[in-house]
Amino acid sequence: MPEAAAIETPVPIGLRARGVTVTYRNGLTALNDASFEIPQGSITALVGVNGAGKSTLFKAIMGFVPVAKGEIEVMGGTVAAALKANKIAYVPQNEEVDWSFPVLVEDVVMMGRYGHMGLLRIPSAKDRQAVQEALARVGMAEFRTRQIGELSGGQRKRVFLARALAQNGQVILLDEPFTGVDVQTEEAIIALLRDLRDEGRVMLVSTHNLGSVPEFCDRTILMKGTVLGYGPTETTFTQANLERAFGGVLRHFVLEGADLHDDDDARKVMIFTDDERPLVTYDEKTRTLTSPDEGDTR
Ligand SMILES: Nc1ncnc2c1ncn2[C@@H]1O[C@H](COP(=O)(O)OP(=O)(O)OP(=O)(O)O)[C@@H](O)[C@H]1O
Repeated sequence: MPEAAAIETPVPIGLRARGVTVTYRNGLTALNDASFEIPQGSITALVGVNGAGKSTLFKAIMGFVPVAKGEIEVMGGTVAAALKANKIAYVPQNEEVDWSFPVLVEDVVMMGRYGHMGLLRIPSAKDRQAVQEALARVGMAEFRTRQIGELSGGQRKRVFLARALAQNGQVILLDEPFTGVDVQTEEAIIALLRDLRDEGRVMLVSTHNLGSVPEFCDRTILMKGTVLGYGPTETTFTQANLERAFGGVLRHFVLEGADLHDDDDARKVMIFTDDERPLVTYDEKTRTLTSPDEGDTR
């Protein structure tokens, strides 16, 4: 009997963009001919300077802005089909949310169930159970009846993650998930994202916290008005590509947690521009990489 050849099953594509161009009503083309693919069951970092088009890409994936040219495929179907099936979930930046709005934690998470409810939005037992499970999964069950305005930055982030879980989003877009979050919460979020990856979901994470990218993102998309490069982090998150994305000269590159006082530590972080101005600097105390003109990115 001849030996059976190993059959490799290709991992299905979770998210694909082909030549996507987005032009805002004022005529500005924020995204030009952007293409990439992400397999299901992956965590992908979306990296680029301010204004590189990361949020615009999110908006295009969520159907908030029209795609002038090209196409986006979500879990094998169109954006419209994915939205109808509640497959796309969004975890906003804390600044995007009006925290003074009087709403309870469980109500925010219940919003994730709206797409699964009828027109009158009367929650069923199943909806309530999904909310409870989602809150438990992010460690916020005991905050169920708290006002969202009373929560810390990290807790707020967890509530919106719980909303995405209650929605059962298959593609989860996270905008700066580690801004305003303490190290423990960051670790808890990363652990959760890894579990979600193992369930086959697609996480796309927009982040200025470059130091954590190689640690937890298996893929990277580098953006600058278009997609400069994409692929596995080992081959994409490279000095040459980062220099293209940030427009400077990378002198040293290190991962989070490096000891800046140790000259021999090869894992140091310091990215300089052409005129020797630090473009991205590393704060050892907060373990944060900071991009220019932004202050603390956490
Ligand atoms: N509604 C809008 N109308 C017109 N131009 C816009 C609009 N939203 C964003 N832009 C512009 O599109 C470009 C890309 O912006 P976008 O918000 O996608 O960048 P980003 O990479 O998300 O930046 P950041 O890291 O600061 O969040 C910028 O030049 C921005 O000024």
